[in-house]
Amino acid sequence: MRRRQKRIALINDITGFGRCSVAVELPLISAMKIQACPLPTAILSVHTGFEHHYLDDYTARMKPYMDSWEKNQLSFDGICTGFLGSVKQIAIVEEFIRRFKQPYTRVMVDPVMGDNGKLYSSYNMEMCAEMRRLLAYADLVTPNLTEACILLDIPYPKDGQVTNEELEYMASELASQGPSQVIITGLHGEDSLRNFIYEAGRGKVLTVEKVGGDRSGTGDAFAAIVAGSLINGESLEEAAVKAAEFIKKCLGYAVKLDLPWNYGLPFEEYLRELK
Ligand SMILES: Nc1ncnc2c1ncn2[C@@H]1O[C@H](COP(=O)(O)OP(=O)(O)O)[C@@H](O)[C@H]1O
Ligand SMILES: Cc1ncc(COP(=O)(O)O)c(C=O)c1O
Repeated sequence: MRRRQKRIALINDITGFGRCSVAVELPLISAMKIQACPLPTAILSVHTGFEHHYLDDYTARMKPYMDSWEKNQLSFDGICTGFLGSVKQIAIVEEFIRRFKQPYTRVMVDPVMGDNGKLYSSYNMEMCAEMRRLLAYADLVTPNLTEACILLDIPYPKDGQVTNEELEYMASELASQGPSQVIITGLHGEDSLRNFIYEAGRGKVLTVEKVGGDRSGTGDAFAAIVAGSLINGESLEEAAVKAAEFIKKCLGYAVKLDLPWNYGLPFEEYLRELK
């Protein structure tokens, strides 16, 4: 059989400035020697963390776009979904997975819906319910704590503090809805941050030093590096550690540059170190 490079479809927005979504995922995944193929959900001038953004919704164009991919008989080793703009888009993603998922395709859902206990302004409860349906198709899901609570329909804990036992319970409940691998990301402590990984009935806490404050695009960078590592055959733990350490390094450089939070991660500086 003809050998080819591994290939990941990225269903996410394309944003010109601010280093988020496809603009982050594509270079990181390419650096990991995997072909990255975007299916845009929207095109933005800057991300929504800027005061003035221009947004061109791509919903109506997503179907003909994927029809063309199907007619060209394209297939993917991975499908990564990210920021979705409407109930209709979530249904399109579901259709995409049904049409393109092969037995060897790994579906990785980053359920971008909210942070710090609050839904993003573009989200509503109907979209959250639809996002829950995507779990059934996912092999991996990477929510932050807010998103994990929304997916499980449980209240966000006071001050965002959770015990490892509570995380284990949440991750196992998420896994029971479909994904065999779960990472609950960005659990903030005083000077450190936890990522909780879960698979085959077992959870593990990974701790990373906290550098600077919140910064846009960290979730996208995390999802992209984890996806690339898994497609390259690394373990869930190796993938999560690689992502967290790379992001930490970029955050250190952002602090050094005194980069505004919404300019994202200056990942270009370390791109060649990502293997
Ligand atoms: N201040 C920080 N210091 C160190 N690592 C961070 C920091 N912020 C984010 N990260 C890393 O990036 C990952 C994703 O960030 P997170 O805030 O959870 O994403 P999201 O944007 O999806 O909420 C975290 O799990 C962590 O590994
Ligand atoms: C359109 C869009 N996509 C992606 C992101 C980045 O999300 P994250 O910081 O979770 O990686 C944002 C953040 O504001 C956004 O507005």
